[in-house]
Amino acid sequence: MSMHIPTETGASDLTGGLAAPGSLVRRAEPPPVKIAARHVNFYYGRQQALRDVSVSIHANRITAFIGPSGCGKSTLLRVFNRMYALYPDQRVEGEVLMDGEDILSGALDPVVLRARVGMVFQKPTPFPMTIYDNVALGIRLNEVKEPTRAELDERVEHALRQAALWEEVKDILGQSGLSLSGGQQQRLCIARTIAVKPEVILLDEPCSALDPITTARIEETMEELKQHYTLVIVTHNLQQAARISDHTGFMYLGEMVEFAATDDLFTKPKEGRTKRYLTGRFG
Ligand SMILES: Nc1ncnc2c1ncn2[C@@H]1O[C@H](COP(=O)(O)OP(=O)(O)OP(=O)(O)O)[C@@H](O)[C@H]1O
Repeated sequence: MSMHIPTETGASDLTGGLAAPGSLVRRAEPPPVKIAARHVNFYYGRQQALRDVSVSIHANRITAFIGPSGCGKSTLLRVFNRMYALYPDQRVEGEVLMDGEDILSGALDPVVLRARVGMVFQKPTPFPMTIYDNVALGIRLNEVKEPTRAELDERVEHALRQAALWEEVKDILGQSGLSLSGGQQQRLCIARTIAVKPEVILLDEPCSALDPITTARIEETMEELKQHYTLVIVTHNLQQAARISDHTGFMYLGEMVEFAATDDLFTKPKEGRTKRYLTGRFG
């Protein structure tokens, strides 16, 4: 389980309370809130899938959403990059601020938003093209000025390194992305997402199709990525949420029942429904 800086939850200072009152010991700055959802309701036609959800996602942290099937985890992720807007009968109410700017208002171009808020899906979905082009395509599409070949090479390598895939593919960049193993394909999808320089990466059950060793590899990659990005993951795997996330939200029937520092949520949940879910009594 990852370490938590107590001040992030407002509990105490970094000295563990040993500093004399008024001493000049530096307190850790809490990371800024990257995404703030406020009173979000979401509807698929007449069916309400999110109910008055408010949550703050901190920059350079991993936030996990857990909860039984159908509780609204994926829906919440899709709100964060306005993916729902592609479907006419899906509608949202409330406010989602990214760096203080309302991303639901429609003022922000969805293409720009989706470059800033990238998404990795459950099933690895490389494009049927070379490993190199899988990563280069997004860069080409998102840059106003066509990058030179040298710039493109550099960006592709950088993204593949950040996704912890470079060493495995550097000699086979011209090979199809589909020729890679499932775990490699998922890291290729992560590289493709990173390549367009997002600020936030949403991961919707990214390891559910992967074996434990490959899952561990992706988890290590996520730990490294959080130095540069804000990560939000939906997972059915409670151990995974406990291992890698800094904050966890437990959702049930469209509500955010409890949101807390991961250690606190797993070791001393406040809500009865969270306790029952964590102890396997439902879900
Ligand atoms: N395209 C859709 N049209 C209608 N209802 C939908 C649609 N997608 C999801 N829902 C409903 O919205 C609710 C929330 O679904 P969502 O996929 O967000 O849950 P989830 O917690 O991610 O589930 P899972 O863990 O099974 O992926 C569910 O009741 C689901 O049936």
